[in-house]
Amino acid sequence: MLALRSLNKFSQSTTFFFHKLVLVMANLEESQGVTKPSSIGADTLERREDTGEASFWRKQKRITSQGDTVNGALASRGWNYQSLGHARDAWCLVNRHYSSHCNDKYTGELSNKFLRSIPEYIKIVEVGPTDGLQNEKQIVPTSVKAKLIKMLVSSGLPIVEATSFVSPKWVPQLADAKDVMEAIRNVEGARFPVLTPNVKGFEAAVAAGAKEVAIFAAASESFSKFNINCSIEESLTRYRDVALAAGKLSFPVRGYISCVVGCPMEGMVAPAKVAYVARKLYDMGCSEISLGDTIGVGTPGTVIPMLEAVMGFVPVDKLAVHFHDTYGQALSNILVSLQMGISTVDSSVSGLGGWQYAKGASGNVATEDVVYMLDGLGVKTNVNLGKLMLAGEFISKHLGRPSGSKTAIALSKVTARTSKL
Ligand SMILES: CC(C)(COP(=O)([O-])OP(=O)([O-])OC[C@H]1O[C@@H](n2cnc3c(N)ncnc32)[C@H](O)[C@@H]1OP(=O)([O-])[O-])[C@@H](O)C(=O)NCCC(=O)NCCSC(=O)C[C@@](C)(O)CC(=O)[O-]
Repeated sequence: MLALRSLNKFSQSTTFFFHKLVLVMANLEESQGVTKPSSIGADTLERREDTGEASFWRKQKRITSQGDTVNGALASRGWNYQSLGHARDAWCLVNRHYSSHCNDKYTGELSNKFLRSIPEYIKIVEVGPTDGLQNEKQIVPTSVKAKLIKMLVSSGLPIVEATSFVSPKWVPQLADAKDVMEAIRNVEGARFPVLTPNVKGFEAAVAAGAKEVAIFAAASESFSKFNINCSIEESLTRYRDVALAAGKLSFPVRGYISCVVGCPMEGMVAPAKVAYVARKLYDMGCSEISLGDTIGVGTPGTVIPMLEAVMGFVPVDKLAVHFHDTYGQALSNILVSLQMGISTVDSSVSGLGGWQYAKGASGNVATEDVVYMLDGLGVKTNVNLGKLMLAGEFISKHLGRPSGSKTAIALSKVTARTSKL
């Protein structure tokens, strides 16, 4: 307890110190006429290497590739070594706190007990372009979707769910699935699975160049009818056909299960129902099964028994979690999932998303918030938070509303405050 308290104290004082440091840096930056943060993008790292600051930026790259939060955010905003001036030593302190497995050095028995079971690397599956945008009323142009996907890839996200080959009558926002695939055809550095509700969708996805697909079932009968117009059993029959077709092409198939803890129509969902659907999806060959708290009603109290039931049938390394943040429980739910050995987390940039069926339901957990938490835990994601924030800023501006990410809002406030100095 004492160790945790002093860790907390250390964290608070370091955070305070970090804010101070940012102010100092921004001051110096202004006086040196450094380009404004908003005009500095992902290319900055490369450009700086040509200006005699190579070793610093190489260091930054190494750090950010380890999943560093603060340095990534600052690096992508163009703050450089020279502008740090006398604050150089302090910078190292910040590095140590935010980028390394500081618990090795600073924590005791209790911390180890709680952190030990968390995997060292977490794969983040970005679902902003699909789950995030699908309910937007205003049609987002294909070019904006493609640019968003490219920015997400450049932030280091390994998997970006690109679009859905569903009925355009059901989801008008994603009627341009084929065009989105065409627009990202040459983008490298990430995988781009797409949603397919049936063989028709699968064939269209293959024709458009998809190399992996996702099918989406539900643990609640009513939700299944509402979402895909068939019962759970009928959906499993359809999906078996998709899985067979995908198997012939050696395509990986991800299986989603919606409403794993609660349904907007049926209320609580029993863990056994989720385990049943999970087993069926696993048996038909799904390489990964993502467990969706579609309306964000779960808490660790309901998520843990659900995961326990599912783990009785599907190996933990084949499971992913997919939380919406309606009740502000998403990060706690992710944390307990990680402690139970889950190493794949779905999230959506800027917290885009939300279900029209659940009044007041907010979006998916924001990718920025997930990355910030994982960085703080010393868990590797390979995602650069600064570049991710630029993607979030881009799409939020396009949609004309503030980001749904608390991390993005907090770090942007720091930037805004410093630019006034
Ligand atoms: C499944 C259907 C198609 C059944 O819809 P239906 O109306 O029962 O199907 P149908 O076979 O009678 O076809 C109706 C029309 O759709 C066409 N159609 C049929 N299939 C396709 C296709 N693949 N692509 C394009 N068109 C298609 C078909 O050709 C026909 O066209 P028409 O003759 O009327 O002109 C429909 O209900 C549908 O598309 N649903 C998708 C809804 C959706 O996308 N929901 C969100 C997905 S994300 C999710 O579920 C949860 C997740 C992953 O986010 C995790 C979580 O948070 O829980």
